[in-house]
Amino acid sequence: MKALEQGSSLARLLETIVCESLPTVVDVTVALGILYWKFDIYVSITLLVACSSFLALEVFTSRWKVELRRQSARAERREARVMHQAIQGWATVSYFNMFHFERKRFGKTVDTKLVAHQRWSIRDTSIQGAIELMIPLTFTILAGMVIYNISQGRSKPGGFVFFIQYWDSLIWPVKWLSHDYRQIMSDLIDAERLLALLQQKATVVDCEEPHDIRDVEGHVAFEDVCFAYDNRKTTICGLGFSAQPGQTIALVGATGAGKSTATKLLLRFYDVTEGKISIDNHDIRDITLDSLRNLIGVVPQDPLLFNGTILENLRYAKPSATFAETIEACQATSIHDKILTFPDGYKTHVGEQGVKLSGGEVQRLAVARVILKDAPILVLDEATSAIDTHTESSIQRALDAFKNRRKRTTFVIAHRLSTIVSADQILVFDEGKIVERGTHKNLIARDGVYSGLWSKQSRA
Ligand SMILES: Nc1ncnc2c1ncn2[C@@H]1O[C@H](COP(=O)(O)OP(=O)(O)OP(=O)(O)O)[C@@H](O)[C@H]1O
Repeated sequence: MKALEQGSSLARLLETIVCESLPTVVDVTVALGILYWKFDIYVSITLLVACSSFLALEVFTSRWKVELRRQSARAERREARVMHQAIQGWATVSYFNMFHFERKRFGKTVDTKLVAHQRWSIRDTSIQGAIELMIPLTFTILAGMVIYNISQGRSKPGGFVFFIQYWDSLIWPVKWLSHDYRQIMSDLIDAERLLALLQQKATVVDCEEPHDIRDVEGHVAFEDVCFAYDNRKTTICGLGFSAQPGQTIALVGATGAGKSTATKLLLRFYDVTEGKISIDNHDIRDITLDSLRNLIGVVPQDPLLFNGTILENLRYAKPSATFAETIEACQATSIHDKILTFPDGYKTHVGEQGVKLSGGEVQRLAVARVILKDAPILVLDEATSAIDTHTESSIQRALDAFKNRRKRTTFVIAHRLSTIVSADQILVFDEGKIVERGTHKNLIARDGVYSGLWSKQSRA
């Protein structure tokens, strides 16, 4: 945000060039013409040399201050980042009672910014002072030349009066030009980060001739998929499975095994490094991102609500949803009655990131939202982990009805294995690979990793 704010200087840059520099150049040209007309070519040339020297000095000395200006802009961005982190993470700051630390940390970034700004200001002002010294020098040389012209009879004594009166108008354009150069350099440095951001290419984009798919049956296949967030460490390796329309595929396994990553690859948050993911035999890289993401409804692990009302957050999934549809989705996820207990009902403001609601309430709204979206493929990533078991089973029933209404292919990530026993296929992940697969019954009979997890949870 700070980079964007600093980038507003790009508009100032245009303003400086169009509204200040160009008129100044016209001014200087007119002044040169007048001097030539009133005196002689040498007086004009002297002014031209003075102009060029001002600019040359400005350009030459700018390298001594550019780095300081850059440091100052960087320090400003760092200050904004530290402040933003502390505000966004206020709860963590409170849990660990780190107000003192945060205050000190922020104070330090403010100090660094002020010092950087001061160092740049001092150098800038000194250089400017030195350049200003050239003004009396230029005046002396030009006045001497005018007097010489008069003494030689090439112009009248009144010419000197004219020169004295016209001096301010002559020198201002020259000063403005060097001032403009300084301003342009400063604005460009401020806008550097924004320009870099604008040049940044998205890593996941549509291919050259993507096609839209609107209605799908719901065949999803992962074929030998590999992926790494960081080239030095593979996150997913040789992943292969397929889901038939209407099937429920459960992804289970240790934390960090790559389950969420697999679903993020399906949504093309990232592209696979090897292998292929397809929906109804279309490689997802050949489908427009827009239509791909319309096909998939997701309840993520940490659903985020926007700072608005409950109704606005629900309608985010389907802006055209009627109130009756919204209520129906909320009834299915057992949140409707709860919402009615809030003084403002569906118009209750949920606060920044849904802070005014409990974790279970946010999750139920997230499930209601996905029901409203009514997409043919469903991804539920720990969708009911924060909900008590009684409410969870009623939501499970609602979700089952929702899935069956349209033969939705569903991917469920769950740590609580009791929620996925009826899945058509259970994939057990370990370190980015599938180590076991089958139905609950098969996997229990196999007496492997899944069966071990199941017995532990059953005992608990
Ligand atoms: N954006 C990211 N950048 C880099 N590494 C990541 C990123 N997201 C996840 N990882 C890493 O990838 C690995 C797999 O993460 P993933 O979230 O897929 O695991 P998971 O099986 O869903 O775990 P959990 O059950 O805890 O949600 C982890 O080691 C994690 O640290």
